[in-house]
Amino acid sequence: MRPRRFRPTGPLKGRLRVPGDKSISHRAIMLSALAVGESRISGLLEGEDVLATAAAMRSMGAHVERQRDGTWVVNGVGVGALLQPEAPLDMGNSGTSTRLLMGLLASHPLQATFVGDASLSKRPMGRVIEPLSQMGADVTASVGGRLPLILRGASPAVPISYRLPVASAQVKSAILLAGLNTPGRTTVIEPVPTRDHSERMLRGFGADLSVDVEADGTRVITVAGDAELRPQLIDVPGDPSSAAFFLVAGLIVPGSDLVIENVGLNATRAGVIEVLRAMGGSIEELGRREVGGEPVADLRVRHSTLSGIEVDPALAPSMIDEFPVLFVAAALAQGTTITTGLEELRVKESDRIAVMAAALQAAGARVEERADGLGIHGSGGDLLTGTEATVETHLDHRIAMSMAVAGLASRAGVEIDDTRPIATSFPAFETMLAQLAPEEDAL
Ligand SMILES: O=C(O)C1=C[C@@H](OP(=O)(O)O)[C@@H](O)[C@H](O)C1
Ligand SMILES: C=C(OP(=O)(O)O)C(=O)O
Repeated sequence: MRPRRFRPTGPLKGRLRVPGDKSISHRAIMLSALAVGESRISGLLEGEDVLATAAAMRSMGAHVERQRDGTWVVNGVGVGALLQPEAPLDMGNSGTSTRLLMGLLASHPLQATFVGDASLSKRPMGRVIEPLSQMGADVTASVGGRLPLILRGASPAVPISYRLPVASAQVKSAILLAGLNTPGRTTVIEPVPTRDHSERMLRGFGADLSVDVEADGTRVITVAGDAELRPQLIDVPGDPSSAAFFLVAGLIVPGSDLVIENVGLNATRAGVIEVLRAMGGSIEELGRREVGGEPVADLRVRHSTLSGIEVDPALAPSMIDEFPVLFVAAALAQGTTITTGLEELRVKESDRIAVMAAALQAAGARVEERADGLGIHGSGGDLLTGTEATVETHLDHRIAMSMAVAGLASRAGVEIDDTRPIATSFPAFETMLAQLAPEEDAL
């Protein structure tokens, strides 16, 4: 464990560049490993979660290497040609690696054991086991459909048409990836849109993929099997989920004025910006452009007086990982913020509803926990008291970074039990924070 107290700071000023998008980075490695020939990836997130994906693809025959200049070069094996891994696939803390790779392997004639850390081993895999079993894969999981599990892929797999019972890009992607090596057409019906990086990237790699949007907004996504993927040059845009910590920090620390460069603004990911603006946050887009087929801009954020709001539950999928840090913004706002429809937060790296309720209460915020969200009575812009005891982060990087941000806007600081999980998605977080925001003691 690596505990640390995050102390109040002076204004956050300057420019920063957040690391590459985690979702796109996982998919860049996986799809490159399935293309025949050499793909080159720049801006890849070198966080532990993505490194777990890279190691898994290597163990199944792909050549995945980092060059000195930071470019990743992947020589893929071709769809259908992954090799049997010799050792269990260690997914670490990463739900995305686990669920997407289960999908990929489900239509390959392989057997693989998936293992993960204590947090990942509590997370439900039934949501992917169910459709992948329909496709012919055979999965023996631990009690409750959890890791460790053994997956035996089907050859040939059976194409299915599957309506998603939960709004999950991971489940959608698992089925589409399985569909690549399945004869015929595999369809996912998505009543509530979730992040669409898999669809965009599969098309970019040359897969035959169609998306039809029905009158009520339901998306019907179909991928053709026996796919041949072509190697690509990929430039990964900055991760909006990582940017969110600095957006909120800039909004709540008095006097702050920051520019966060190169932030991905795909509409299926940008809900937090909409909500923070609706709360009164000053967030300005500078130089909108395209990077790697995704909309990107630099974001200028300035300290703002925030007001509590009712967050539309329909926005949840477009900001699902940003709720912990949104709760911190709400704790500093004027008035009450109500969030609903967030049951999915209970099955992330930790139960993010319960864990954030406890952490914010420990830091002096007034919070009510409900089954599907939090009600938060803001401080009206006053600093939080901060924590006496240590906040438990339960191996959850987003809890750790959210409470670090809360510490910046507190009197006594916030002590968290373990900073190590931050490296799963944002290894440079603490260094960047230190550069922008000297602690008050040091001013
Ligand atoms: O597809 C992805 O890359 C992700 C999808 C989301 O998970 P769910 O599909 O479980 O909602 C998100 O929370 C996760 O961080 C990344
Ligand atoms: C939920 C997350 O990731 P994963 O599901 O990949 O562990 C996250 O990064 O917040």
